[in-house]
Amino acid sequence: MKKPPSLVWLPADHRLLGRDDHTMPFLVLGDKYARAVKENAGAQPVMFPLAQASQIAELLELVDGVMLTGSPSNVHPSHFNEAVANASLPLDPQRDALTLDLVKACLEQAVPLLGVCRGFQEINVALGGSLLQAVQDVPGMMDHREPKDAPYSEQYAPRHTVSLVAGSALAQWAGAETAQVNSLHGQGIGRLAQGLRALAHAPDGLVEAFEVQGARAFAYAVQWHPEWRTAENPFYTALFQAFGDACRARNEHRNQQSRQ
Ligand SMILES: N[C@@H](CCC(=O)NCCCC(=O)O)C(=O)O
Repeated sequence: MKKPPSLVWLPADHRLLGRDDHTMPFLVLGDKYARAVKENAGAQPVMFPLAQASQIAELLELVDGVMLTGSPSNVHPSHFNEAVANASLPLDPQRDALTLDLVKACLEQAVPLLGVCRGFQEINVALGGSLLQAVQDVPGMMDHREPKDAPYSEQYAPRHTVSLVAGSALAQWAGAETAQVNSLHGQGIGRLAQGLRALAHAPDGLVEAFEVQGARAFAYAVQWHPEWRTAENPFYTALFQAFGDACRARNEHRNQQSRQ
């Protein structure tokens, strides 16, 4: 019998699409995230449209990994006890209501977890950390946002160096202790949550990657976008392959349990 593929849950964004006076709600998932899971992690991306936090435990029994993607929307600052600093920036409270609980459930149930950009920020906030709402407004910090009017090839081009902790998984995947990464974010790590170990820093000291200490399964997150043209970047490829390996290990375990 053919082995069932590893399934990776990618929670969607909630967006109103259409013209200003005629919008409708849509559930949105970036193609590049799903493609990186399929082509570089070797797993099947899945969505659970309209999944509620109350369903997380049962839905996690159906999957082998979770990837929290990037998004133009910000994590609502109320989750780290702040007021919204810039009301013009998009939010996605419905996504927050699912993903912040999903992070904790993945760790409790040892489900491989990969966070990217907003997903990286969600994990930090879910575990009790905080965010800088506008990194560029903090004295001494760089502007980590992308050139909005530039072509996507430029927006996702390598933007700055990150220093990687020697001997860490990130350094192993990069094959070095520094790497060039893209940068498309206005928020950033303020207070790193307890239990997270910073694995990469930008030149201005901003935390750009972490692992969940003591996690029983893969639990890593990065502020940059390894899903962008992954196959062209050995570092990004190694990251997704490691995530895929972790998902396949859980898939094997799930299949063995279902055969008992
Ligand atoms: N809104 C947050 C997170 C930024 C982020 O995820 N950017 C990527 C958006 C487009 C994409 O999905 O590639 C912040 O500004 O920090």
